[in-house]
Amino acid sequence: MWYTFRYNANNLISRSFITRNIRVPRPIRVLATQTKWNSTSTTFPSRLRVRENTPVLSDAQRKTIYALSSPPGKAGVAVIRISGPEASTARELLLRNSKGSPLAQAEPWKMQRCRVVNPERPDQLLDDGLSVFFRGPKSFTTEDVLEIHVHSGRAIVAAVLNAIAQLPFCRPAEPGEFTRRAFNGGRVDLTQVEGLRDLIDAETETQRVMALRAAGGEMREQFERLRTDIIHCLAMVEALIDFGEGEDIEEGVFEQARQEAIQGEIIRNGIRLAIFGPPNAGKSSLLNFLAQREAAIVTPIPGTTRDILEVSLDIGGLPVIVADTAGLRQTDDVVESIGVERARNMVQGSDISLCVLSLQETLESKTAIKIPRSVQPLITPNTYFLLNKTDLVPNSFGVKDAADLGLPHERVWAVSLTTGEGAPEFLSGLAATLQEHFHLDCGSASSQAPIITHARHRAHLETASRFIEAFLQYDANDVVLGAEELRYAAQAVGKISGLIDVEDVLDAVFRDFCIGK
Ligand SMILES: Nc1nc2c(ncn2[C@@H]2O[C@H](COP(=O)(O)OP(=O)(O)OP(=O)(O)O)[C@@H](O)[C@H]2O)c(=O)[nH]1
Ligand SMILES: [K+]
Ligand SMILES: [Mg+2]
Repeated sequence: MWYTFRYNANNLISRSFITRNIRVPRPIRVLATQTKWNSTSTTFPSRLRVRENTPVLSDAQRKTIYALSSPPGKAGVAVIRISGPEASTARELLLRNSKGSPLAQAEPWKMQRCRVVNPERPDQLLDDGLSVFFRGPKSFTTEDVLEIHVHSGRAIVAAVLNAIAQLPFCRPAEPGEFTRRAFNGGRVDLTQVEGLRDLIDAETETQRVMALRAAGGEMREQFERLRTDIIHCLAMVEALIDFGEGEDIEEGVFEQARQEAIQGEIIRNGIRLAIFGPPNAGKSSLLNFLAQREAAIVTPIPGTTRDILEVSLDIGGLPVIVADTAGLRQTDDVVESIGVERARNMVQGSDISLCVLSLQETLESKTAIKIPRSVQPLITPNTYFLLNKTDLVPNSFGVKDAADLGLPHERVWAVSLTTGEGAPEFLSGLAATLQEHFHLDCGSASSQAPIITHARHRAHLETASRFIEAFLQYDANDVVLGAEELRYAAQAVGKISGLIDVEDVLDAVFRDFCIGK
């Protein structure tokens, strides 16, 4: 299989003005033969046919599957989903109209009133409900799908599921199996599958927005663009091989995607924010304030906190893992010194850190603040400052004054965690800082470049990056070898969408799904 490019030599190779079609061998040969994805529209040279075009389904997979797709328990409606070749047979056997006769021919996507009956004894009514039929491939799974909506109650749902279980061609779905069929049918690619899973798991607004974008196919498009770009490069190189002279090839698109990958991964896992500072500065008080509960022990005794205490919070829509740490000081206490060591490591491993200082103790004079020596080595450009206990210093202390103290104005807040003075400004400032720091703004998320949220994506992007870098090392004499690197690069990107090497990844991805999804 080949890509055909309309190729204008003028753009690519100096001093020649040729336009012609270039046929580029598909870089992902093995992939193309492994997936159903494009098997309908293309034929492959037989030597490339490593596997069947359509995935070989086991008998177990071939059968029609069913599951409760809504949460179990009492609720208004329960949705039971049946997907597979016998979905319409299941409809005939399970559903009746109000007169007890078989339902009229299904109109796809249209809700129908129905009675659910026991297929063995059709006069036995299980529940009144609604049904909707999706004719494959225009359904989520790309197969025929029947959805039955009944009243949600344990006994009703159990009775309907038991009735379906009596149909010899049906079997219970495995976790994530509906989505897996959607993937096998080419309805979604792997990044969309991951997006769906993240969407169900999303707890904060930003996670929801990003997962929704992934599920909607934004990642898929982006990776497809990237892969097309690489293949485009390959076309240029192939042309180079033909013509023997050339110019530099763009790599900017790729580097950009790789950088975004790192950002996105942070958002998915949560931003790691470490609170640190000298003993008794109010670090644990801050954690409790952010968490809005007494998560950490607060006492007037310096050295109260010893171990690290982490709390997952939603700050301004962003997932943040806030860590409270032991106060930094020289100590002979064995336990405390281990805590201090852990605190240092935590701060160094964080994405962003917040240094809490007691104004009363660090204010040397009206115009100078003394950052304790134990704290100094941990201060980086990612450190922000919270000057606490403003209630204990005469005259209320504003952030403006902080600028006079030699600290960067935009990275300092002054509060009293006891009286709450300055706390609202601090909270909104922190949220804005996090959003700015991680280039995220929930409100305008759609206007931004897509962000990759999985380590798996990043790993493949980095592999691709290495091949592209290797490619860039080659000079014009070695273009044949260079083209090989590009092929590997395109292959690595194809793995992100699940176009190749999917089986091992699939199990990992679908394992986390619940039954019925
Ligand atoms: N007056 C006043 N006291 C505060 C304020 N914030 C915290 N405190 C008090 O300061 C003391 C120490 O607070 P903690 O939150 O335990 O301080 P810490 O930094 O976690 O201390 P260690 O864990 O021992 O390092 C407690 O008695 C708090 O009640 C404040 O804004 N004003
Ligand atoms: K304390
Ligand atoms: Mg503490």
